[in-house]
Amino acid sequence: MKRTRTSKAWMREHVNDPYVQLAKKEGWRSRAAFKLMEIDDKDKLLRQGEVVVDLGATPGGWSQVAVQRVGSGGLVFALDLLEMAPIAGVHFIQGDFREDEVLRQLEEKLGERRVGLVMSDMAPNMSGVPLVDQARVMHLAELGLEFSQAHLKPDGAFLVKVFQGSDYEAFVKAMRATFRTVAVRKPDASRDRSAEIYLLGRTLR
Ligand SMILES: C[S@@+](CC[C@H](N)C(=O)[O-])C[C@H]1O[C@@H](n2cnc3c(N)ncnc32)[C@H](O)[C@@H]1O
Repeated sequence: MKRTRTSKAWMREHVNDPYVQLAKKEGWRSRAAFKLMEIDDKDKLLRQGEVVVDLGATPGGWSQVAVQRVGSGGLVFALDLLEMAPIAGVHFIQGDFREDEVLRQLEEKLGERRVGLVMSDMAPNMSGVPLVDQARVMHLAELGLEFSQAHLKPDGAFLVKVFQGSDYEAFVKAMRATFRTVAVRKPDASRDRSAEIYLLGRTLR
């Protein structure tokens, strides 16, 4: 959302938001870090030594959490359209995940490694036209799913942000066709963003 002086929604989300204050206090780059921590506390996705791919990583809250939890034996590859200030232990690529050349760069960095967790918090700039925005969000989610199908290890997991709306059911169906289990996660820190939810697929079929 654009930051304007008059935006009450922005004020509500950022100034009076306890997660924003806490993120600042604890040194997390985004309030989104709390969403991943809550999901991971429950689902134990970020195991020591794990290889993680973070799609839509900037400003870096999820990457910070990932690098801390996988430890020195793990690896975190992060990608975003926007620049990201370096995080020790995170291998960052700047580029558009929809572009073949960017995907190729990521695949080159990964080499032969299979990934334990692909996580996508990618969200396009909202145009304000609901049908257009939903289509863009779902397209990014589908690309994340394709990447997961190609690079996850058999017991790997894919965590992806989606919005409930058109194409949602079709995407859940595609997730179910790919993974043995598919769960919906709605962490406390995303309560206010009503349409946003996370899908978690585990173990490739
Ligand atoms: C909600 S933010 C991610 C916040 C991040 N998880 C964190 O904890 O700091 C969504 C990100 O998705 C990125 N994004 C959107 N479309 C993208 C694309 N096509 N390729 C790569 N990144 C994209 C945006 O640039 C933005 O930084």
